[in-house]
Order: sequence, then structure tokens, then C-alpha cells
Amino acid sequence: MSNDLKQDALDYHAYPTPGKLSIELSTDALTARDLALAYSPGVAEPVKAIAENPEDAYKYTMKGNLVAVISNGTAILGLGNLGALASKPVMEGKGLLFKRFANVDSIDIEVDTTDVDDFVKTVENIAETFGGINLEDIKAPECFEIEKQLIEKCNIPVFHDDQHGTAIVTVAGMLNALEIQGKDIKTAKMVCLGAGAAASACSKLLITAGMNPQNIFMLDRQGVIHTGRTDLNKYKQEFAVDTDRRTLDDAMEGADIFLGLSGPNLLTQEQAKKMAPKPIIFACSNPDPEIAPAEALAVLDDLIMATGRSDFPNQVNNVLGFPFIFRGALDIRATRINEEMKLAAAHAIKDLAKLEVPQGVVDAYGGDPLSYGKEYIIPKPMDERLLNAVAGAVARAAVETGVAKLALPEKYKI
Ligand SMILES: NC(=O)C1=CN([C@@H]2O[C@H](COP(=O)(O)OP(=O)(O)OC[C@H]3O[C@@H](n4cnc5c(N)ncnc54)[C@H](OP(=O)(O)O)[C@@H]3O)[C@@H](O)[C@H]2O)C=CC1
Ligand SMILES: CC(=O)C(=O)O
Ligand SMILES: [Mg+2]
Repeated sequence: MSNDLKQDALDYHAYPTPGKLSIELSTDALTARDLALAYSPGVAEPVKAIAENPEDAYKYTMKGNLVAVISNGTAILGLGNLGALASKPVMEGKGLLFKRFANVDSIDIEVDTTDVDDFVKTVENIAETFGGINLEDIKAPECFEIEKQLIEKCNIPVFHDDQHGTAIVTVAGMLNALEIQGKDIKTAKMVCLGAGAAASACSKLLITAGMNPQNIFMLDRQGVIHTGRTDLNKYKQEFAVDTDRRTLDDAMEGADIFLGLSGPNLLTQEQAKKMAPKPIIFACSNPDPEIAPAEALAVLDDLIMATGRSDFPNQVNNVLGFPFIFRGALDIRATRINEEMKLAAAHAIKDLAKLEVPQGVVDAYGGDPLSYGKEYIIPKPMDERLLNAVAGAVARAAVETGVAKLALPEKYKI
């Protein structure tokens, strides 16, 4: 990152007031009567109503449009375990995106523990406050158990964004990239660098979308995950393949796809050059990708290149998912976010990339024409059509699969 951008980023967070969010009143509080309604004695009435019927919390409080963004800071972007407090700018950032793109209110909560039971208990005890829970930047393998337990214990959607938000957006972009490169997902060979939260969820959803598990070489810090390894936890074991390839160098030979969900600058030009013709690189580590686009494109002229960043073409980032997925889930009061809802979101994002791009989006990204192709495989976050397309798809899938407590709103009917 340039020194200018670093200082601008610090100033952006410091001014005009520290942070990126504030809380605003949504009712009048100007007169004694207003206070008599908002506070004592009036507030006793909604209290009694909710005590009698908990669903009234949706009617009389902000619960129904409020999502908690919760982290313990153990996997902050690709920066690693920098602790709960240091994750706060990212969590406030997720709040900014929730509000900006989907008018979802959110509050960030940084839980200072790495103990799974402790974390689960903390979240379980506050869950009723919210309409949904977005878990963020919690490292594997703890994130898997935390999410599983919270889904079981909570009657509101609990969604680990780094797993499922990332997977939904990656599948959307990958299906389009494969189509543009003329490759079939059933036979495409993929190297996935990283075996954590994002890598395992992305690989699983790609398998659901048609990828052959035997065609995936997943790597962690020890190299290729293969059946001969004795150091694998149960989550990594799911991806073990019978192969004599051991290193990233070995794995890259003839690969159609490189999916990076690991850390910065881990793929060299020499390794990229080993890929099959018409390759696809999604170097999604934030803020610094596994390989810089300029480096990869310098050695592979037929490449489709994507990163997680806003300042390069093809931003494969969960920002395209979580705001709209929660919007759809909250609008029909979903009890969970199931596989059908995730796939519906992926297809809605994928399909939107094929439509003509509105001029407002083109202008927001510098004015160069944008159309479906190698440098535009996925919509831009500023595309306002994402809201209805993705939230609607999610809401319809929830209604169809019986996890919606409310009927489908008119705006989502097709
Ligand atoms: N673009 C997007 O939307 C998103 C991008 N990401 C990015 O994905 C990355 C991982 O995040 P997440 O899954 O949440 O974190 P996790 O901590 O759960 O997983 C990190 C994984 O990366 C592996 N890894 C780290 N360094 C290396 C290395 N030098 N060589 C090989 N493997 C390595 C780790 O290996 P080991 O298991 O051996 O420790 C681990 O499997 C981050 O960079 C993050 O920014 C994540 C979510 C969304
Ligand atoms: C984008 C995101 O959630 C991450 O890099 O962790
Ligand atoms: Mg994250």
C-alpha cells in the first residue's frame, strides 16, 4: 500500500469523528410527551407486550433490522490473529457496508476470547437482541464449531461470512470465469491455497456447483493436503486426495484455477506459469493478494484475474453477498440461512454480471466501459440492482424451503 493511501486510510477513520458509524434516533424526542412515550411511563407497554409474546420484539424494537457483527479477531482479513480490539475497524466496516448497500442496521461486538465455549456462551446470551448474527474473521478450525453450536442454539440466522459469504461470491465469479475461458466446472483442476474458513467453504460450494473433489489440491502451511498426512484435523481431512504432489510448485502443474484464501504474496510468477492455457486466478487474500494482478498478467496473457480488493477489476469479495443475504433473510424473518438460500444468492450475483451495466456504476468506477468478459466477471458492489436481485433470490428460496416466518414481500415477487 502506498504511503499516501496508508495516511488517507488513517485519516478516513479518524475524521470527522473517530470510526465509521453512529447511532441515530428514529423517533421524535422533543417534548415531555415524547419522553413519556419513549421512556417512563410509556415504555412499560411494549415491555409487557414482549414479555407476553416475544415475537412482538420485532414490532416494538429495532431487533428485526439489527444484525450483530461479531468477531474475536483471530483471522483479521489476511493479517492473522491480531486480537479482538484490532478487529474493530473491520467490523465497523462491515457495518458500513450493511447500511450503505442494504439499509441493515448493525452493531459490532468484539469478544476477547479464543475459547470456543466461552465465545459461544457470550453470543448465545446476547443473541435475542438481534435479528441476525454475522460472525466475522474467526479463524479455522474454531469457527466451524462456533457456527455449528450457535446455529443450533439460536432461532435467528447465524452466518459465518468468511465461510459462506465468500463461498457464495466465489462460486458466482468462478462460474462466469469458467464460462468465459470455455472450461467445464466438472473437469476443471483447482489449486486452493489455504485450508481455513474461507478455503474450505469455497471448495465445498464449488463441489456443490459441480466441481470434482478429486480435482482440488488444497494446501495449508505444510503443503498439499493428501491422504498420507497424519497431522490433519477432521475439517482438512475432508479435502485429502490420493496424490504424490506435495508442494505448491507440484500442485500448480497444469492447474486451470488458482484460488488463494491464505495470505499475501505466496504465489510466484514461476508457479503461475505452470498453469494450463486460459487459466483463472482468484487471489483473494486481503488486503494483499497471493500474487499482484500486474505480476500474474505479465506472465499469463490469457488469464482471468480477480482479487478481493476494490481497486482492481473483478473484485471477488463477500461484500457482494452478506448485506443482501441478510436483507433477504430479515425481510421474511428467516430462522436460518440454508444451502438453497446460499445457492440462490450465488446464481443471482452470477446472472447480474451478464446484464448491461448502468452508467452510474460505470461512472463510479472511473468511466471505462464495463461489460461481461475477462475484466468484468462479477457485478460491482456499487450496483444498486444487487439489492433486489440477491435479497429477492434469498427471500424466495427461504419461503420455498420453509424457513421463513413471514410471507414473501411484494417487492420480491417475480
Ligand atoms: N475476498 C474475500 O471476500 C475474502 C478473503 N478472505 C481471505 O482469505 C484468507 C484466509 O482467511 P480465513 O479463511 O478467514 O482465515 P483462516 O485463519 O481460517 O485460514 C487461513 C488459512 O490460510 C493458510 N495459510 C496461511 N499462510 C499460509 C502459507 N504461507 N501457505 C499456505 N497456507 C497458508 C492457513 O494454513 P494452516 O491451516 O496451516 O494454518 C489456513 O489454512 C485471508 O487472507 C482473508 O483476507 C477471507 C474471507 C473473504
Ligand atoms: C473480505 C473478508 O471478509 C476478509 O478478507 O476476511
Ligand atoms: Mg472476513
